[in-house]
Amino acid sequence: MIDSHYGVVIHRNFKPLYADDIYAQFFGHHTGEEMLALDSLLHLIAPHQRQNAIQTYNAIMSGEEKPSIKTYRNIDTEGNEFIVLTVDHIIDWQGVPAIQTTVVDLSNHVDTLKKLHASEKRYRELVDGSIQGILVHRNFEPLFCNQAYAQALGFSSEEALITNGSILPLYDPSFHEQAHRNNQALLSGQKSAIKTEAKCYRVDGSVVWLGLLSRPVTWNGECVVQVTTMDITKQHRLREQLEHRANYDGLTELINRRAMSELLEHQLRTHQALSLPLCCVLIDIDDFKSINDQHGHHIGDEVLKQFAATCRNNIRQSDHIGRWGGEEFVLLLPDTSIEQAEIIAQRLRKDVSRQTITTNNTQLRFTISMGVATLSHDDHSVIHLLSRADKALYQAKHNGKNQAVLANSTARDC
Ligand SMILES: Nc1nc2c(ncn2[C@@H]2O[C@H](COP(=O)(O)OP(=O)(O)OP(=O)(O)O)[C@@H](O)[C@H]2O)c(=O)[nH]1
Repeated sequence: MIDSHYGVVIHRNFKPLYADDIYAQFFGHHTGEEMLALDSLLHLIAPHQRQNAIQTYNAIMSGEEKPSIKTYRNIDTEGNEFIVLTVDHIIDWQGVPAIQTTVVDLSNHVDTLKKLHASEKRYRELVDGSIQGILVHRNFEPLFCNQAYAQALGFSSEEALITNGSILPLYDPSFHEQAHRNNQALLSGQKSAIKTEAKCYRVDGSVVWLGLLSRPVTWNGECVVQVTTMDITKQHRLREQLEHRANYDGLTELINRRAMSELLEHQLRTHQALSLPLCCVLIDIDDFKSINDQHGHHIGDEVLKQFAATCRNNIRQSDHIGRWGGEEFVLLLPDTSIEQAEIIAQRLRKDVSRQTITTNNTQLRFTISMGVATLSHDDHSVIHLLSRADKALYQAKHNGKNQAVLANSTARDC
């Protein structure tokens, strides 16, 4: 709808016969009466359109042309130009034909359109120049994207991406369910914005991590979703590295004491709640100091790495091995009875004792001692479980090393 007033004027050969006040006010006059003093309405029309106005008048009066809608540039009393829309009708005025013109002031409308175009242009420039990717989609069917979004996913142009029926195949399948849920929440008005991160694949198959901010927007009168994206691949890798460093031992690549402590606490709670057996094996490499002293620290490191690899090969997927510190390790065996734990410990002990590590001049062998403890209902903390395993390990060392001792039991050597 055009938000404008309309005025009415009746004229014959542009000599005004009647004008209402609204028409008069378009031109800076106060009343229609004042307009009647004008010789010709033609002076109100921009000079380059006057000829056209005369031709139209003659054609309508002679019946050659049917009255139709025209736009004119008019001039007010102060010389300001403004745009009007006119509709002419032939009427009978005091027995003689005359033209009745209804005039609508379009200035506001044209101004609004101009401002809209200017703001659309500015928006387009902002979107094109944005380093953030912008995508508009209808249930994942791309409707619009900017260059930054297309480039982040390895497309040569925005058009190349838009022609895809769905953007979902560009996102890792693990994200799809969440994407559908978020889309629904935004379109239903349940949420006004959703921030998330997603693993995506570029056209060449390489991985890119995107930070996404999704909002519902109106697009050609329809409610759709606009996503603003930022390439966070570097930050994501850094975070993964930091998380890895915080939880893993750099030398052996086994989980570290911090991560193992958390795991122990968690496993203790779940196994006690479900009355399931849980065993903990504390392992110490025998005479490690003399390995270092005789062969050098780097060979000592090699022994630690090889031991870690042997452990990984010996345990089930559900078991956990971690470096507790120095040459001490914790093996955590969920859902395992003490009898089964002893079998596993002895198997590992034998495997280790059979291995050789080749140094520059000689072949090196090493052994391990172990303390095996099982979770009791009275264990309120892992400290109790670990302390029993530690006592058993001490016993194993005391009894001559290269053996596994069950907590509160006698040493058993194979
Ligand atoms: N190469 C190397 N040595 C380490 C590392 N961490 C701790 N050690 C050394 O491991 C040795 C442990 O020695 P001790 O605690 O005396 O134990 P041990 O010689 O194994 O004697 P037992 O436990 O009685 O068999 C120390 O000399 C530590 O410096 C490491 O990451 N790399």
